[in-house]
Amino acid sequence: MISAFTGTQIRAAEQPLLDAGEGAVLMQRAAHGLANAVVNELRSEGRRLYGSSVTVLAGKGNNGGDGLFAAAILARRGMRTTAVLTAGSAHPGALGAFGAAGGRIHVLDENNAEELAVLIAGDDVVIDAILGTGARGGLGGPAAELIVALQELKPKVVVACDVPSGVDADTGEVHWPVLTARLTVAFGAVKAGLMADPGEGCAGRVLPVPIGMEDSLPLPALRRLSVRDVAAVLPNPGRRVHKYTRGVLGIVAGSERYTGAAALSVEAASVAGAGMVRYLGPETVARQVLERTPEAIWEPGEPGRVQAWLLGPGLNGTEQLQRARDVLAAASAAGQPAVVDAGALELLPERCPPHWILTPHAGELAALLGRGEVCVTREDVESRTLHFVRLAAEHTGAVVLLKGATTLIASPSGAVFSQSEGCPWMSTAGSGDVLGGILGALAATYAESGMDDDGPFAAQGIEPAERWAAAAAVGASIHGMAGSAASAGGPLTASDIVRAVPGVYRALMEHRTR
Ligand SMILES: NC(=O)C1=CN([C@@H]2O[C@H](COP(=O)(O)OP(=O)(O)OC[C@H]3O[C@@H](n4cnc5c(N)ncnc54)[C@H](OP(=O)(O)O)[C@@H]3O)[C@@H](O)[C@H]2O)[C@H](O)CC1
Ligand SMILES: [K+]
Repeated sequence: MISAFTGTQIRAAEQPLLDAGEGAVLMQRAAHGLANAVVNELRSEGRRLYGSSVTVLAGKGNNGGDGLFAAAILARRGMRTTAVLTAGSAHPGALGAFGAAGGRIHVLDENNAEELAVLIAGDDVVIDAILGTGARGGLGGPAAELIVALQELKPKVVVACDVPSGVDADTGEVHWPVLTARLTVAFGAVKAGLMADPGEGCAGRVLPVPIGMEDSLPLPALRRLSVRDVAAVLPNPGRRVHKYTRGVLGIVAGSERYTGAAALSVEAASVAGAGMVRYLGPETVARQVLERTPEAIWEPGEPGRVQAWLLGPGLNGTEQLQRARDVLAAASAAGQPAVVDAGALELLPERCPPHWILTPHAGELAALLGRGEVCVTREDVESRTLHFVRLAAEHTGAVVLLKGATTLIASPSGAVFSQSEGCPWMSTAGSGDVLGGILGALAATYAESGMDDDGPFAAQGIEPAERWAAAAAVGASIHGMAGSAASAGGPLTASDIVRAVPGVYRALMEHRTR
C-alpha cells in the first residue's frame, strides 16, 4: 500500500527532528536522494554523467536548498551545472555549496525569462526546485514566464523536487503554469497532491525517498492499493462454493435507447467473478443482453435473491427509472450493497447506507453536491477532486468513487483511496459501464463474507469503516489494469476491457501464490 500525506502532516512529523537541530541532515538526505534519482534517470537512457548538463530552478526556501545541494553533488560527479535563482535569493548554505562545486548561477529578473528558458531547454535535465510544501498558491511574475517559455520548448527530462512547483501538495490542486515532470522525488513520503488530479497529471512517476522522519508520520490522508494488495484481497472461491454463495448480482441498466450499456455491464459483471447475474429491464434489451451473455438470467417479474445491486448504466425512460427506484428502496430496506451509476444517481435518497458505492464522473458529482445545495460546476470538481470527493461522501453517507485519470474513492468515514492503473485510451464509450459491472460483481462477492473481521480486508489491516471504499478501489484497479492490458499503448473499445478482465484476475491470482 502506498500512503500519501499532506504537507502539513509531513512538516509536523519533521518538527521534532528540526527542534533537535537535525534540519541540515534531513536536507542532505533529500539532496542525495534527488541527485541519485537524476543519475538513475540519465543512466536509464544510456547517458553518461560526465559531460551531461543539469539546470536547477531554485526558489528562495528549503525546496530550492534541496535542489541546489543536489546540483552541487551532481557537479562534483562531473555534470555541467547551472542554477537559475527564481526569487533573487536562495538558501545560503546550499548556494555556497553549489558555487564551491563549480556551478554557474543566473538570477531571474523582469527581462530575462525567455532568454534563460532558451539557455536551459537544451540541458539534459531540469530540476524544478522553485516551490515545495511551503508554497502558497502558484508561480507569478518572471518565474511564471520562465515556466511557460520552458514548457513550450519541451525540455528533455524534468525532475520535480518534492512536488512540481504550482501543485498544491495537500490537495492536488494546480496553480498554472506548472512544468510537467517526468519524475517527482518526494522526500519523507508521497504528498497527497501527487495522487489526486490534476496534480498527479503534472508529477510523472513518483519516487519516495526516506529522509528519517517516516516513523513519526500519522494516519495517511490518502492510500493507493498496490498490485500485491489487490491480489491479497481478491475473492478466491473455495472448494465448497456454488453460484449463489459466490455472489449473485442484480443489474438494473440499459433502456430501449441505450441497450449497449446493459449488455456491457452484465458481461463485465459475469467475467469479473459474480456467481450469477440477474438482469432487470425491458424484453428488447434483455434479448441483446442474453445474446452477448447467455449465462445471465432475465427477470421480467419479481427478481430472485441477489446479494448486491448495480443500477444506472444506460438507464432511461419511465419504466426503467421506476424499476431502479423500487430496487433502491428494497436494497435500502434489506441492507444490501448497491453500486449506483449514471442515471440512477438522480434517484438516490438524501442519505445513503455506507455500503453503497456511487460512481459519478465530475459532472455527476457536481450535480450530486448540488442536491445538498453545494453550488459547484464540473470544472470546480475537476480542479479540486480530492476536496469534492470527500465532501460528496460526507454529504451522501455513501462511498463515492470519482472517475478520472486518477480515480478517487472516498468513504464516509473520511478515508480516501486513489487508483491510477488505467490509461487515456480508456476514455471511451462504455468504459464506465464496464467499471460498474466489475464493481457490482465485487460487491456481490464481498457482501457474503468479505467484509467480516476474518475476511481479506481485515487481514490487510483495513478498518471496518473503510472496507467498502477499499472494495471499490479494488474494482477501479482491476478496471484500470484490464484497460491498460487491452490498450497496450493503442486505442481500444469498452468490449476490449471486458475481454481483458479474466487475464487480469489470472495474473493477480498468480501474484498471490508467489
Ligand atoms: N522542513 C525541513 O527541514 C525540510 C524540508 N525539506 C524541503 O523543504 C521544502 C519546504 O521548504 P520551505 O522553505 O518551507 O518552503 P518552500 O521552499 O516550498 O517555499 C519557500 C518560500 O517561498 C515563498 N512562497 C510561497 N508561495 C510562493 C509563491 N506562490 N510564489 C513565490 N514564492 C512563494 C514563501 O516565502 P514568503 O517569504 O513569500 O512567505 C515560502 O516560505 C519541502 O518541500 C522540501 O523540499 C527537505 O526535504 C527536508 C527538510
Ligand atoms: K518543486
